[in-house]
Amino acid sequence: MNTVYCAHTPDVPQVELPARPEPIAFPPGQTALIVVDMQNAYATEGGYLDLAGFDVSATKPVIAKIHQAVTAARAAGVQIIWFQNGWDSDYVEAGDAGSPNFHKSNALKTMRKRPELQGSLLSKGGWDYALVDELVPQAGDIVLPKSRYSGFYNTPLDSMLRSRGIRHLIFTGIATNVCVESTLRDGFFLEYFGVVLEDATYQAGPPFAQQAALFNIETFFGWVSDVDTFCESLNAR
Ligand SMILES: NC(=O)N/C=C\C(=O)O
Repeated sequence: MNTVYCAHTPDVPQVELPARPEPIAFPPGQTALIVVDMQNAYATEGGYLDLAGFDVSATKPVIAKIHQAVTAARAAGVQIIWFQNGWDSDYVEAGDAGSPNFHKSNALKTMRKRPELQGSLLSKGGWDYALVDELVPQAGDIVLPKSRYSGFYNTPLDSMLRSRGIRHLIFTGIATNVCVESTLRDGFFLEYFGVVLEDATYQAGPPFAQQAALFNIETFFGWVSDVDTFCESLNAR
């Protein structure tokens, strides 16, 4: 199958990444690897998702894959961007009962059901909000807070990417079917090329949620590859 190239970067050296539904090329210097919400809330037992009844027991290999992808990407000159999802400790940023987020957020619902947890879930500065111990941003990385599922909504992400000439986004993180997919979709509407590294993501919910998100992405919004293929492609430059 023919490799997809962005028509506006013809003279820049490209990495050809085998992916579904077809290979896609990206110039490392105009690419960002986005790590979505790898916080204790989403990837550690005792964190928000776990307390809300979602299974997070299989996230350790995902953390290791993200570490592998980030290390290879950084060495190749790809910009690393870390997102952290959450709100101030009074939950003003979460919205009150006039916001759908107040009614749909399982973190807020869990705290309403279990008042002893109030102030602990996804609260800036707390353990739940912190990135997992294994993943540590380094100098030159960008760390961005966000208060809704999409990393483009109410954040400087778009202007930070544009000012760096970045048009290609490689996605990792949790959850595939919520914040990863939301951010990739918004990126698609803003003319970014989005690729998910499937083994560096994990769903919130049953396995079909992962499969459905990846189906949507590879069929309608972007491309799907994996971490070893991504690293091999960077090494083959
Ligand atoms: N990071 C995410 O995908 N979050 C999913 C659910 C939530 O934040 O409530």
